[in-house]
Amino acid sequence: MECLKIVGGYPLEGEIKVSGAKNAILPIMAATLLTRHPCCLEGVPDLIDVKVMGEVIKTLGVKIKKEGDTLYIDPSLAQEREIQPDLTRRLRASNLIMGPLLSRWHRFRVAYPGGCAIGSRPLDLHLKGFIAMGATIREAQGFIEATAPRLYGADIHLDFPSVGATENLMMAAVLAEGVTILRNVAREPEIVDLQNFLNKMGAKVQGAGQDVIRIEGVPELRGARHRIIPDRIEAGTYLVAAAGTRGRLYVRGAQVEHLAAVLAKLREMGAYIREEKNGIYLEAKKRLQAVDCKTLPYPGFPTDMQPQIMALMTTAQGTGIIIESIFENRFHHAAELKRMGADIKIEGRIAIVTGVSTLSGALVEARDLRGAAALVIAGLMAEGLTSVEGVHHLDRGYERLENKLQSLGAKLWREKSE
Ligand SMILES: CC(=O)N[C@H]1[C@@H](OP(=O)(O)OP(=O)(O)OC[C@H]2O[C@@H](n3ccc(=O)[nH]c3=O)[C@H](O)[C@@H]2O)O[C@H](CO)[C@@H](O)[C@@H]1O
Ligand SMILES: C=C(OP(=O)(O)O)C(=O)O
Repeated sequence: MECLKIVGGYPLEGEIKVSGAKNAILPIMAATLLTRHPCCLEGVPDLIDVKVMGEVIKTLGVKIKKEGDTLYIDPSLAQEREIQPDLTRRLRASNLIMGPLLSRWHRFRVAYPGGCAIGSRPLDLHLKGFIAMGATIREAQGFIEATAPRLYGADIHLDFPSVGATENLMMAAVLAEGVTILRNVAREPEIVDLQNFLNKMGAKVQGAGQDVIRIEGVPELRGARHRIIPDRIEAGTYLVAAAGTRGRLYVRGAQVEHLAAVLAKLREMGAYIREEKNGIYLEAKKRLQAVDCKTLPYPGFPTDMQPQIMALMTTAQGTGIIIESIFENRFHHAAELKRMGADIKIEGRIAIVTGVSTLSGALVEARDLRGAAALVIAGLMAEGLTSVEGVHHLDRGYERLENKLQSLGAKLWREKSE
């Protein structure tokens, strides 16, 4: 096990470049299963989740070669095969192969990925959609089995705009017979990126980024070359870290339109933000003000930024309320922040955060990816030494985190822990 040691109190100053988006590359890697032809993905972040998704599709016979930040994916010998539980458990997003498998081979058998630290995360919306398209689903002994001798276009209304269900159903529909209409879909930028990749492969998908997506099934898809969009959550995390340390930071490659809700909150708290064509500049020289914040599907405030904004609010002036409306169990970081001196009360899905003058370094433990990011931010803001256990979570979603932070003047390093 490794931990991250952080000596807090140094303002983050300088420039970093945002990496490719984790939540865009994962569905796009799954989508390469939809063709027999080679694909080339550029701007791919070096993350554990990308490696594990690579293992998942390699299990199906896909060949992958990595050169720098480019992935060459050759699915010409891919076959439908059972995916073992040890792989699916390591990566929740492994469920994104269900749509492509059903679309191309008309069947799948995958181990249920189960819940995770942030919530139970059922797949009912994905499965209901597959059933509407003609699939028969059987869930037994921890596996989900699906067969669909023929897959038809259907008119599907999602009860909730689930990101994963929208992606899986888009991928199931691209090779189905006829037209699929997906209503009340997720509108995240990563859904638009998936649509763009599918259309480069010859699919007929339109509407991503809005409430309704229309997919006209085609008989076959070709290979495609595609550059992954920048990671809005990574960019947002560094902006929050800079604001918390009263620093100034330029995040090159960050897309303003993807971060509107986060930038609005940072401005409301008192940070200065300049939106530029190729990035975002933030400066925060005085104590920030507390704000209220509710997580919502995009374009609302992202749940994947909730732990980080909570860390920032721990030393803001006044009391703010954070409502987590997406995941039922995403406040583990609050107890750890309290060890550092934060004043936080949790009532179900509501956190009441009253700013204290300063946090103190402590030994804290991360249970999930964004919770880990929040603890790193708190460590950078705190007086003294913070040890963050559970840093392997960070490697799922942040490329070269220590290097990027060190280049901005942060004092942190990894150590082996017991
Ligand atoms: C790889 C990836 O892109 N992960 C993101 C994706 O996760 P993911 O795609 O898993 O998130 P969803 O949008 O599907 O889940 C949102 C909520 O809907 C519920 N739900 C979802 C599907 C379903 O069939 N039934 C159901 O009840 C979930 O339990 C959760 O409470 O979107 C989340 C919400 O923005 C982000 O936090 C994750 O970073
Ligand atoms: C919850 C997240 O990811 P995943 O859906 O891959 O668990 C996240 O990126 O914060």
